[in-house]
Amino acid sequence: MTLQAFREAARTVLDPVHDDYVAGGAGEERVLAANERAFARYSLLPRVLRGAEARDIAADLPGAPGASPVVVAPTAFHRLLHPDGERATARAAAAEGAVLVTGVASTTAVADVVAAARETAAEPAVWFQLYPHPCAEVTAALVRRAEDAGCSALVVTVDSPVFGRRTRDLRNGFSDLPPGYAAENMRGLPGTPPDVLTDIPMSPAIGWEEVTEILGVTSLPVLLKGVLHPADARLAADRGAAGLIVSNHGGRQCDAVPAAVDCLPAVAGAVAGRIPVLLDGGIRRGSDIAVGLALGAVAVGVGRPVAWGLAAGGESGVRQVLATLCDEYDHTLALCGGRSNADLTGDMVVREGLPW
Ligand SMILES: Cc1cc2nc3c(=O)[nH]c(=O)nc-3n(C[C@H](O)[C@H](O)[C@H](O)COP(=O)(O)O)c2cc1C
Ligand SMILES: CCCCC(=O)C(=O)O
Repeated sequence: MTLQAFREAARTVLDPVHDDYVAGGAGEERVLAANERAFARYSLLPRVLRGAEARDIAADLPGAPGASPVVVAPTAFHRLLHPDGERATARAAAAEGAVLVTGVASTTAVADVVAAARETAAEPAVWFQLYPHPCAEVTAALVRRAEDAGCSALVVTVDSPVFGRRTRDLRNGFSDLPPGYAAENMRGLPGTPPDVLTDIPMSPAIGWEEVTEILGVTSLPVLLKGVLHPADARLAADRGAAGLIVSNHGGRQCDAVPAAVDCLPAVAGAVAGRIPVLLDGGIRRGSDIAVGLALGAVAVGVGRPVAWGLAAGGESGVRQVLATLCDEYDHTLALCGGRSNADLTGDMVVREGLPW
């Protein structure tokens, strides 16, 4: 079994418009393709005879000590994919010890997502993703909702000053949620008309001040998601971010950026261990995780594979996706002579065309 099987299974059950929403990227989908293709250019250079029988793949993440190295990246609107929606994803992530990043674009309110996670684990780690809202009062209200629900970290997505041009969605005319579905976390926020529940504004006016404001209204760790440039990584560490997620939004924003994994070494080098760095985009097998961790990430996020697992098999489908990735990764770690994630070091990755 590989993750590709879940992708095929999802295709057979999803409304083709929703399938396109999940699978698609921005523009000509160059970055979408590049994210996955990039991993084929990296090889692992194993160490041998290191006695790696007992292995521990746990990762210490902000607000989530001892978590799975596979994080469920925030993806919108899970009830479009399966009737159990985010509740199923939450139960599955908690059962697998994986951080679930739920977010503002969830079709289930964050308090109900955390409650569902608690059905399968005593202390699940749920992080809350948001876009800085042009109105600080709305942002603060969202932060409070996440805190009250029991989230243990915030993820502020910074790669979306404007929404990406999603070619498939434009072609399909997919812009509004069907009746009966809403971005539940937007319900009843100050200044938000109750009938515009999918209106999650993104604003090019947002700057570091808004990030500083968020840091000022919460004591939760705040990670920034969507950083690619090493200079921004340094600024984020200077400004008090608790972590970074190197990500190009799964190729859904700017269709001319590098593959996410190709940006990781420079970002990890720029922060030099001051704050943890995560990677997402194109992770489809355990060896991709090993490459990401060897290049400086403490954990990786997966977006589409989880969505496909949910569509194909609800809670069980998501569990299988997460377990498959962890099993494959643990197997790769053993083959590389590693006992823990820290045993995968930069000298154990070779990039095609570059001397190591
Ligand atoms: C259907 C879908 C919805 C997404 N929704 C969000 C979102 O609401 N907020 C966010 O920060 N990123 C969102 N993303 C981006 C993911 O968090 C992540 O960066 C990306 O999916 C990683 O690439 P992968 O799908 O190749 O694993 C979404 C991605 C997909 C595919
Ligand atoms: C307003 C919802 C944002 C979802 C998103 O980020 C995506 O589709 O990539």
